[in-house]
Amino acid sequence: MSTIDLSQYGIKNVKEIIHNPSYEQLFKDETDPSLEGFEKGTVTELGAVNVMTGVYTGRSPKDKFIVLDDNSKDKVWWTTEEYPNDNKPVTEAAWKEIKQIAVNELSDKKLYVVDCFCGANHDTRMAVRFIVEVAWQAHFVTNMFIQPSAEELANFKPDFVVFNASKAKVTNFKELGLNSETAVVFNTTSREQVIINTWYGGEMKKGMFSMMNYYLPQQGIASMHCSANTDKQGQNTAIFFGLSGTGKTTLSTDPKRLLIGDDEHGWDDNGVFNFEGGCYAKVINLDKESEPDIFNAIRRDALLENVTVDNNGKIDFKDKSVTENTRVSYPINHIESIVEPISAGPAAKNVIFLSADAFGVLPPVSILTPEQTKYYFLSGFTAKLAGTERGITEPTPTFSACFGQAFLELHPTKYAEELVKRMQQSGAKAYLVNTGWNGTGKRISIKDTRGIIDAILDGAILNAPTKKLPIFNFEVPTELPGVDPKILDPRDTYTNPEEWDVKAQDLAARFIKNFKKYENNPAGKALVTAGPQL
Ligand SMILES: Nc1ncnc2c1ncn2[C@@H]1O[C@H](COP(=O)(O)OP(=O)(O)O)[C@@H](O)[C@H]1O
Ligand SMILES: C=C(OP(=O)(O)O)C(=O)O
Ligand SMILES: [Mn+2]
Repeated sequence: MSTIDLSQYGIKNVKEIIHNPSYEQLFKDETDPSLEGFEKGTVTELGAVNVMTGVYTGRSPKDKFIVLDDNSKDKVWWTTEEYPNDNKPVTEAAWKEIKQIAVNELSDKKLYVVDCFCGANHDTRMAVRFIVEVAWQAHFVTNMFIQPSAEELANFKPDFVVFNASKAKVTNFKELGLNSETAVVFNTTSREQVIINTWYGGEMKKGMFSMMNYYLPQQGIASMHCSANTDKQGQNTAIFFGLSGTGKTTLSTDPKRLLIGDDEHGWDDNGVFNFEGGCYAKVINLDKESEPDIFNAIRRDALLENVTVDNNGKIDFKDKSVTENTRVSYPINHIESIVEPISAGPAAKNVIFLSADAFGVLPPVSILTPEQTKYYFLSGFTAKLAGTERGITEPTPTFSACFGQAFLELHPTKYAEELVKRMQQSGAKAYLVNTGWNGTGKRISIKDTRGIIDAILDGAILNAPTKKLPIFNFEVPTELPGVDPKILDPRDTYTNPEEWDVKAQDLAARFIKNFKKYENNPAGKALVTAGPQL
């Protein structure tokens, strides 16, 4: 019997609490034949269960809000006209009502409570309690977060509580100052998150990432939207920043190296550490031959989302009729080559910015100067790929500060400051890698990108001949082992190289315009010369 008392949160008449269910119980519950609608899981040929997440198959940043109170008011990077972002304020009075909607939804129910950690570092980890009513949601957070030992569970005291009321709706959203019947609301003072009317698991995962992004930099720790891996000796750490779909998971999963984590990391005096206990890979067009490690991670205990499965359990990874953002979550130990037992490595030596350039202008790899590193990190130019955010249906160019603007709770310059501080300490080098398009109109191949990453990580790029690309002033290698030399200068990928010039000037102008918002202080202004020049 569970000893958890949910009445402390106002949740009443709980019928049954299933506390930190085992995988076996999760499997049994999520495939229970009496389940209906989006609660129902389907067993697939690979042993993993697939679920449908309903109307929301990606995050909904327009529905994200933070409670404005005495504590948060001067800390949070609130949206402004000058620099719009997703941190919209909501009043304390509205919060009370929103939380009450969640509490009402969760009352009189059988509930799952999953207690887990966010952050591999014991000193700074956040003990998170998820309260959910859907079995597969409990499975999702069990996969994604760090599971406590029996002893840790017995002494568990949550630092943060998430109320997932995905079946509820906010009918009076206008009155409360919200955007729709859907709400993803954070209270940084009471340390709570409420989720209403979206079943997408990413709101819980990226929600806690947003909170780490709020608390850690205030303690002088870098908090980063990046994947991380290290060499087989656990010495040569690399981090890969990138917005969703740019290749963090794909490229960090590398049998030649040990995976630290695929999405969210901190960097403190001890080095780089994962926030999570699992991975969340995109599976659209997943191919067994080209991505065997991710493919093999899809087995019993992994949880597929929004994938098309026929009556015999056969999966069609090519089908994007529900969404292009089809996913699988799995505990990190489904990948063979990982750092164990704690997902951490020493300070990074290589920092890679993954940018999926939909314009086809950026070279597949550029060697950045320290000033360019700051400029391109703050700019965060990339594309939003289809599906991860509501309303995005095709690759959409965007400037997403620090390659994760939707998750930043403090001003972007704070993240840049913490990253640069750590990079200077370790002497790390930075590279900008375009995993998007070039003049062929196609996306750069995973094979070529992997060749580029190998050349960065084994140091071959440091001995490669290079040239300077005009307008952007990027230093680019002209040959690299295992990479088609004809793609290294993006101009060579155009039938008519002048086309590149026109597009490059257009993109440069976008960079310059975007960077204006950082120019109101001397440090920002000084970086302008590191950006593209017209
Ligand atoms: N050159 C490339 N580099 C990395 N990924 C690529 C490339 N070309 C296509 N892709 C595809 O893009 C997607 C990258 O997704 P993923 O690695 O999950 O991104 P993230 O973890 O950053 O959200 C995968 O579906 C992958 O197959
Ligand atoms: C899960 C998400 O992102 P990523 O693809 O970076 O894991 C997301 O943006 O909802
Ligand atoms: Mn990922």
